[in-house]
Amino acid sequence: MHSFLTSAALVASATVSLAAPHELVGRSTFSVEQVAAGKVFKSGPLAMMNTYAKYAKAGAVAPADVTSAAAAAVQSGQVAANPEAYDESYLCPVTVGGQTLNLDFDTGSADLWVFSTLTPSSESTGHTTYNPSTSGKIKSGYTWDISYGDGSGAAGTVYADKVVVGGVTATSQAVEAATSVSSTFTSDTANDGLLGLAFSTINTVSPTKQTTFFDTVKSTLAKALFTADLKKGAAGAYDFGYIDTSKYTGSITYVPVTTSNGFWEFTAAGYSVGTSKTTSGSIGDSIADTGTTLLYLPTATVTAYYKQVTGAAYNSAQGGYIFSCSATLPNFNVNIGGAVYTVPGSYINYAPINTAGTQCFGGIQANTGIGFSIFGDIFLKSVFAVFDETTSSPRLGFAEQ
Ligand SMILES: C[C@@H](SC(=N)N)c1ccc(Cl)cc1
Repeated sequence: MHSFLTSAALVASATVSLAAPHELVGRSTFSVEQVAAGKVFKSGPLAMMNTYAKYAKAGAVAPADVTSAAAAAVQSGQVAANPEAYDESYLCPVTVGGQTLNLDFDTGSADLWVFSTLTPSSESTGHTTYNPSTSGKIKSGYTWDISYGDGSGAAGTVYADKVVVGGVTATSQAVEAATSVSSTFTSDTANDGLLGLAFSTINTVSPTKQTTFFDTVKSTLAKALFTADLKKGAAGAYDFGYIDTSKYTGSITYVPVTTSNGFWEFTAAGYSVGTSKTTSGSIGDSIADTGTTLLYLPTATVTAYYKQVTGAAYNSAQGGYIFSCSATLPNFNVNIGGAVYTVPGSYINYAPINTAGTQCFGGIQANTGIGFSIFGDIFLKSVFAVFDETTSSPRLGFAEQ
């Protein structure tokens, strides 16, 4: 995928509350509350568990068969995140209408789009394509069109089909089949499309926005969250519905998220360069973005970092800071929610830019023109990240890996 993806387009139940009669023995009254049909549970047992939970304080206890039935209806799962060269992006196997495609999970966008049999062969050669005719149900008149800041983009039509990620199933997920893709997508033949994990408010489907995979399955997950455990040069994983405590050390620190721009947007505090963990300054408004390769920070922060790298300089032809590939890079430490996370210096030696392999491109670059900082894969592969909607407002959690 691209050094970074931006998107012009993106910068983007009838629950009947009923306590079981046997629970009410000896009680004089009970109420049946009919609520608007807006909240429709996908699973009866889950709906009942919701009711028992609601009246737990009044002594309601779910019968074992309801509990076990609900347990059966609750989903969770894990999918591998396989790095492309230089960890440019991480691709995950997803079955779409029974066909397995390798998709880039992107917490910075909200469209699930795939190369398809509708994509001209001149643009899809080398890719695995989704064939909607197998089990897809067309959403007539629905279209999508996404564009990213690096000039890449894709567009197409929309189907409803079964999508499975690590065993977690969305029985009728909006699958955006590409009828055209730009050259950078065509040339990355390992990438068969994107699975957006930002907030559905920035989905590009018209005339009606569609939900992301996470939003589609969220109410059926054991916990309404997913985690990202990306690694440098090795397979990591996305987990849906649970937190695997073996994947991190210490504790998870949570910070509030603002969703007004559709991103997992948070505030990063001070930073330091090198071994000192005493941070100062303030990075400010930031997003956690698995779909962006690098770490984009305020110019003052970036200048301060590369001041500690002998020979590093901004190269306008390359569009970023470069340095000798033999340079020793200092760690980058950042304070988020009062905890300090370290990006090892070696992670910031991103990749060679010349065939001789003597000049290298920095993993930290300036956020000039973006409007916020982007904590992309350079940062995310240094931590364990929790994208959490279990509480009244979304939050991000980070822990040391
Ligand atoms: C959220 C990412 S794009 C993505 N991860 N799909 C982004 C947005 C805006 C700019 Cl300017 C640059 C990058």
